[in-house]
Amino acid sequence: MYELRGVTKRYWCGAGPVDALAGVDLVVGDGHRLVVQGPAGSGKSTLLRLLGGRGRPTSGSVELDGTDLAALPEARLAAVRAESIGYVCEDRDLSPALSVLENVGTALAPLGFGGAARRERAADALESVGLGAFATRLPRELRDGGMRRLAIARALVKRPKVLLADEPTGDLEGAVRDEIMELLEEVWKERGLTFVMVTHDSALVRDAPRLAVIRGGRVSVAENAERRERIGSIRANLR
Ligand SMILES: Nc1ncnc2c1ncn2[C@@H]1O[C@H](COP(=O)(O)OP(=O)(O)OP(=O)(O)O)[C@@H](O)[C@H]1O
Repeated sequence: MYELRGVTKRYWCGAGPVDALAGVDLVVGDGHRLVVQGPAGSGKSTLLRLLGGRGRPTSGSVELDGTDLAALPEARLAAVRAESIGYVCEDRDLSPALSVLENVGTALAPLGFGGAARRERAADALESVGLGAFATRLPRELRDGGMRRLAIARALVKRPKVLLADEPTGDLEGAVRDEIMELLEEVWKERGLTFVMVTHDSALVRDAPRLAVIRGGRVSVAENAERRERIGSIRANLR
């Protein structure tokens, strides 16, 4: 379970400070799915990175199962990332010279898996995303969303308790986009993961049971029933 309290994140760049997150309180229960939406530059990726223990807040706490990631020494934070948090982001995290199987296996190196155990786990993860037959290929040989499936396998191979995805369907279209979404949905349901996803995809936003909207570094969360009710009352007022 995630519990964020008073989280701020200030970046410093040439033009001065940028407050990417400005006091975020947020709870995401075990096994829950949260969709995060907001305009460009509103702080979505920053929020996801902090949930993933990639970087630290300027102030506030980011607790995962009662442990404040913001306060952990670097080595312990790296261990939490390696063991508990699967992160699906851009395909550029993949190594082009390694085979599909080896790419997945690299996520297990910090956990001390070697040789046969690593290959076996990686093969299982590939099978679970439909890439079992492509283990010896190079990532660039994959087609039709295959690279995204590979990124998902790499996030899942450690059997994390949390899955974080930043625009997982961002550059995909049509059937390929739908297949990747179905895969993520299946993975979430079958594995009981806590799943947080940043997306611009309007269909995903519309169907989300729980939606966090970020504007100017502030987050508001609405449950689906509540959202339907609000839309209903807006429509009623228009009649
Ligand atoms: N490393 C950084 N250094 C300086 N400013 C940054 C850095 N990362 C993000 N920012 C700034 O923080 C703000 C929030 O950025 P962030 O990437 O979290 O937003 P976003 O909602 O994910 O945007 P997008 O939808 O465009 O990806 C933006 O103004 C951005 O320019």
